[in-house]
Amino acid sequence: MSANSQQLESQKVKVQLLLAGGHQYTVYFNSDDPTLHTLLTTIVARAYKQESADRCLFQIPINEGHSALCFPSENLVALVIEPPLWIQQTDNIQPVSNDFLNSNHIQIDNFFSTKEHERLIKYVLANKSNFVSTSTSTKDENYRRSMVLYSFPDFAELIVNKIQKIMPDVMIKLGMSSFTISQIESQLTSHNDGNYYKIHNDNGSPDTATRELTYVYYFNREPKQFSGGELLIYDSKVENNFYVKAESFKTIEPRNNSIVFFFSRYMHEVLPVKCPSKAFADSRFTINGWVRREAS
Ligand SMILES: O=C(O)CCC(=O)C(=O)O
Ligand SMILES: [Fe+2]
Repeated sequence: MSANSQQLESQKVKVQLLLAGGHQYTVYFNSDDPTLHTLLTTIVARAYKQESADRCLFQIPINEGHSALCFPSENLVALVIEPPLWIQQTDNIQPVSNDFLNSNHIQIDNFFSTKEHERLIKYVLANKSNFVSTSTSTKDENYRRSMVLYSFPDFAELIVNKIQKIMPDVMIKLGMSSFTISQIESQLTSHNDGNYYKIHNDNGSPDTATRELTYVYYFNREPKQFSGGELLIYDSKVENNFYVKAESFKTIEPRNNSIVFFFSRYMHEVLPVKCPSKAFADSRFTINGWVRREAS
C-alpha cells in the first residue's frame, strides 16, 4: 500500500476521541490494544474508502471502568494521539469511487538478517533434489510452472515467528480490522527460466477460504541472474454487484530479502522469469504462504 505506520511497541498512549457533534473524550490505551487498532483502522479505511470500513459499535471503559463510552464507528471524526502515531499516505492512493477498489499491499525490505539470508541460500542449494513440480487445484498444467519444497522446518518456524510478531503492524498498514490468526502456512518455491503463475487468487476454494493474507518473501543469490518474475496485484471493480478483477494493477519487484503482504482474495499473477543460465542456484526463490483467520 500505501499507508505506513510506525512499528508499534507496547507503550501507554493517550487518545482523545473527537466524535460527531463536537463531543470529545480522553482515554488511555496500550499501543497494542485491539480497540486502539480498530479506532485507527476505522479512520484509515474511511479515508481511503475501502470496503474494510466495517461499521461497528465501540464500547470503551472510562472512569476507571465505572462507565462505558459507547458510540457507533460512523461518529468517530478524528483521534488525537499522544505520543503521536503517524499513519501516513506514502504513494499512489487516489480517492476512489465505491465501485472501484484499489488493491493494497506492503513490502518490507531487509526482512532477514544477512546471516539468516546466507543460511537460507545454503539450505536451498543443499536441498535442490527435494523440490517437486507445482500444481494447482484445477490441475491445469499450463497455469503454473515452478518448483516447490514443502518441508523446511527450521526456516518455516523462523519465518512464521517473525510474521506473527509483525502482524499487528501489518494489519494497521493494510487498514484492515484485526482478526484472530488460526494458522500461518508456508512453502518454499523456486521459479527458473520460463516459469510463471497465471492470474489467480489464493482463497477461492472451500479448503483455502480462511486465508486472509498472502505473504511472499523473496530471496536470491547476488548478483541476481534472472529478470522478470514481477508479481502483479490487480485492483477490483464492481460488476453485477460482485467485485471482479479490474484492468489496473500494482507491480511488485521481487526484491532480494524483501517480503510483501496483500489480501489473499486479490487476483494476482507472477510474470514469466528469464534466467539465461537455467541454473537452479540462479532461480527466483520465495518462501510464500498464507495467514489464516479462525473459521467463524
Ligand atoms: O511468487 C510470487 O510472487 C507469488 C506466488 C503466489 O501467488 C502463490 O504462491 O500463490
Ligand atoms: Fe498466489
